[in-house]
Amino acid sequence: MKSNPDTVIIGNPNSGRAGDQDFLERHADVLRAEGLTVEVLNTERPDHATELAAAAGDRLVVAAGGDGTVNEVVNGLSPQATLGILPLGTANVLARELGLPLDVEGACRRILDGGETRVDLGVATDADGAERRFACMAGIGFDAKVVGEVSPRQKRYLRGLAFQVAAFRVLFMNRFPPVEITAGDRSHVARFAIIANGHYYGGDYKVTGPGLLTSGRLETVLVERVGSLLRPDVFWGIIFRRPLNNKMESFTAGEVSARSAGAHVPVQIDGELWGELPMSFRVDPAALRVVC
Ligand SMILES: Nc1ncnc2c1ncn2[C@@H]1O[C@H](COP(=O)(O)OP(=O)(O)OP(=O)(O)O)[C@@H](O)[C@H]1O
Repeated sequence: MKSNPDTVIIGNPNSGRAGDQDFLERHADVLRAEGLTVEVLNTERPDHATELAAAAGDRLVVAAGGDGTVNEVVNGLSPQATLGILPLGTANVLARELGLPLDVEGACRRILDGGETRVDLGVATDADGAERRFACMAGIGFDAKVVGEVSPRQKRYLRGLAFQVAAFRVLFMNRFPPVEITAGDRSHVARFAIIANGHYYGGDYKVTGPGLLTSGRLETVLVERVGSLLRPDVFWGIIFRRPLNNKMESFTAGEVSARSAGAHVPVQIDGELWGELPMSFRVDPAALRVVC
């Protein structure tokens, strides 16, 4: 291996289909056989992938894990670096969004043979001014509570089912305070909102139609009452992968802010909890260079 490998794989050994160090080394060997010099780094704790990506410089940085690991890498990546993805998670939303193969062998080949494109990123800013970039979506209220209910162990053994079971539990056992969502001079009240940078959600469920990832806009879908997700037309629409914005009020904007008077309303970013309201969200157009 050269002293400065041109590719770094940052892997989360705990994500869905990840194995041990050898698992990633075997796939690194596929890349090495085609002439890439590859360094494999396994994360040791949450947020470690952000530190490793920041130290990787302007190289090809391959995130091997689920959307949580991809998000951590995106939050450390130099603007000149390129992101590659080996999808090993439960939902692999960004990989789907980019049309990448979801099997590791196919994803490796795409890293070797694929092109590069630029896609938008969302940026969430909390009340203290801390920022978090997101590739797929932010969720306010209901889905953030669901994310908070699912343990890594449940995700590992039940995969997508863990979220479905938790979603019913959260829906029936919680009250959802109203949230005020503002974009420009328009204000809306909802009890659950999704602020989407891409059109897939939680796997291959759809928030909106394709093309959002490169549109320079975020799509906000407002759910006025969380119980309306059980309305037969909405529920079956979700199950049959129809875009949720067909049934719910939604709008596109470059910037959105959300607050809730007096209540603690959690926010999830790319499937991981990240603080609570008030928070603002903006799009950073074409901010991420990625293998596609
Ligand atoms: N070595 C580690 N030990 C414990 N947790 C880790 C480690 N590395 C990363 N994590 C945390 O695990 C979380 C989940 O990781 P990731 O998204 O890759 O897998 P997943 O949960 O199986 O997939 P998905 O996001 O598709 O559900 C990340 O937010 C990250 O903070």
